[in-house]
Amino acid sequence: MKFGIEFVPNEPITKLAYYVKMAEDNGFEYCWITDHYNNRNVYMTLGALAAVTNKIKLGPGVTNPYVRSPAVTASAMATLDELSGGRSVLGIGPGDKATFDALGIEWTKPVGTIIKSIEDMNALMAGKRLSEGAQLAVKPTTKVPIYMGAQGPKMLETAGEIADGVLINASNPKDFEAAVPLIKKGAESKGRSMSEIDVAAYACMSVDKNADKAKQAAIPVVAFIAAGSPPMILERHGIDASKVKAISEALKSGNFGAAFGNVDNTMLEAFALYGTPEEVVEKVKALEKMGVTQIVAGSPIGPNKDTSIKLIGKIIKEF
Ligand SMILES: C[C@H](OP(=O)(O)OC[C@@H](O)[C@@H](O)[C@@H](O)Cn1c2nc(=O)[nH]c(=O)c-2cc2ccc(O)cc21)C(=O)N[C@@H](CCC(=O)N[C@@H](CCC(=O)O)C(=O)O)C(=O)O
Repeated sequence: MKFGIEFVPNEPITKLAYYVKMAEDNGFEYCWITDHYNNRNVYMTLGALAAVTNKIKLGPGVTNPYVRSPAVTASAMATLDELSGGRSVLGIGPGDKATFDALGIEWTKPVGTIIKSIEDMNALMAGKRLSEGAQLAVKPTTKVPIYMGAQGPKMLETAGEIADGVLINASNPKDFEAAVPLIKKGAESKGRSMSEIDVAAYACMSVDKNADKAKQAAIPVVAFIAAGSPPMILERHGIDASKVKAISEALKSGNFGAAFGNVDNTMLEAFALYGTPEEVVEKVKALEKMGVTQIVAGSPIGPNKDTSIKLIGKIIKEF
């Protein structure tokens, strides 16, 4: 099992650099930086992280082909590859409508757009010229692995067809029971095997020696995940839709106390990997049985990031 860690660049990069170095020292193999236009720039963040690390792989988790041309992303990845000495990985997803509406960007045909962008970036990073004429003057020393951020069935199947890995926003075995067969279907349709694809659980994670502290730290993130989850996901996990409605309304009105007060254990089990290190080891083993090959520790990581990164380091040693 590989372990990665996710950071949102919504705090000073110097602070992220401290945590990413700590993660590297504690055995994490991947660092994924989220890409949202309103946060610090993903590639400047990654460049700074490359300068302070020497083993951990680094990449956007995940960018999209709408806010930047795939050729610009390929150039950024070739640059990151040079800065990091060949440690770059690329996570790309279809993005979301709300973001593109806010930016006045037309969001069309996400599946087809992702397929073309991955084909073009692979060609450009191999030094080839595109039919439109684009060509890079810089190329990575090795093939940059391209992971897809994917949730929907079509996107998961597409990931199986063309991606080196899939980053799935999920923490529960039931989600992978549904996702892995779709990835497999896509892979087999192109004569690929699942061993070529890194299936990552991009999870809300919260680890602490004190189980209740771990749980309390996970609640705010779980509230937002529950509020953003489609009915199909709520049904899959037997979640009370009326409670989720109450959470959504409370979040909209900024009444966070009421929102978080509606988060129950069913939601926590569905949307978070949380608890003591011993409890989380068992949950990771259950995900491994479902075909997960990478655990990405996402927000909040735990009530105290320093402590939790070191505790997850102990969990990593169990695998
Ligand atoms: C587009 C969408 O795909 P999806 O996989 O569900 O996308 C949800 C998320 O993965 C997507 O919003 C990601 O960008 C979200 N995301 C992030 N999004 C960000 O913007 N920034 C991030 O940092 C980020 C991180 C991240 C990490 C992991 C992860 O899994 C997702 C992450 C969808 O609806 N897919 C459906 C339908 C797709 C389809 O068939 N569309 C038709 C068009 C349909 C039509 O419009 O008529 C087509 O593309 O041709 C499906 O897969 O079945």
